[in-house]
Amino acid sequence: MDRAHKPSALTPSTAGPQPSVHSEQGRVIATLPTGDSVEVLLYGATVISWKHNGRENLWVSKAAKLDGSKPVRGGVPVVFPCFGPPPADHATSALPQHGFARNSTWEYLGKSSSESGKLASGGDDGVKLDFGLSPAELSDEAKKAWPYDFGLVYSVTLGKDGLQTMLNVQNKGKESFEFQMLLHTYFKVDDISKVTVNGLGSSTYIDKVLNATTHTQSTPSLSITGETDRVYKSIKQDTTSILQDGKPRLDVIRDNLVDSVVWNPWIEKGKGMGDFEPKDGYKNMVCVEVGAVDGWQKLEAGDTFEGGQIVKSHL
Ligand SMILES: O=P(O)(O)OC[C@H]1O[C@@H](O)[C@H](O)[C@@H](O)[C@@H]1O
Repeated sequence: MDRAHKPSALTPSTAGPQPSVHSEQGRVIATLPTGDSVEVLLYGATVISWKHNGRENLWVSKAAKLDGSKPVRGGVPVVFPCFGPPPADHATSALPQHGFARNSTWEYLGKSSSESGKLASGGDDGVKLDFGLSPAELSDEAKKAWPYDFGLVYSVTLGKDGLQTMLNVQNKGKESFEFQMLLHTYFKVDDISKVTVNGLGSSTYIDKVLNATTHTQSTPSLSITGETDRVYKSIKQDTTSILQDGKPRLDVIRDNLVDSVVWNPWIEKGKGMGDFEPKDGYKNMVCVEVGAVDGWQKLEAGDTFEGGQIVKSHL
């Protein structure tokens, strides 16, 4: 596949220890000299672990399938080219819920220094891993259901300040196509009853739990006290923060994306999902998912779109 962003080799060391990257059993693991690490499955290019200061920041179900038989329940599944069940009257209509990116096996394109990345603050102390997906990697079924010529490059950058995940979408065909994208991040929290989500105040949202009705977030803080499935649209603030016990825990910064979904299945929904374990796992997770899901992004032939997130941990 012709790469939009062919990564260069890891910049040689100027001084001090360098990040290490190795791949094994369909996954790529990068570790910084600080001990911080990130682990990415080729299946779905799903980030399944991000450790910072010895602490895991992502929630992955104990029953998640990591063998490529089902999208991973946890981590950061990549949603593309449709969010949720595709509408019957759209070009994505024959695709499964959340599209094909999360259940296709991506190609590892290589590593590079993150010195030019937004996370690097003072030197080449980070590492960027690139993953590619094109029609060549899709199942015949997916190709038939969405017959466009495209190239995705998903860049996962581990820096000393946090994690950045960016999706680059290229239209390589001769006709335009429409897509949605979302980074469906499952964050690990100590106790959902003490979590608040800030940075959504005054935004309009569609409440999928309340029959897809439209509301406005009237309070600056959102507490999760039951099943939550809200699609916040055109958010003015760039940062959505997860607080634990009133203290900043994680900041999720949108990059060229204006929508975010907040999701927690709570008790009953969790019980209904075979791959959601433990059943009280809803107490230890919250999904804050950055994306472009309000309507469709139209990409003309030859054009490129890029959007993603920077996540910073306060602990
Ligand atoms: O079970 P899935 O396909 O991984 O989806 C999980 C959830 O993903 C969220 O993004 C959607 O808003 C929810 O409606 C959905 O239930």
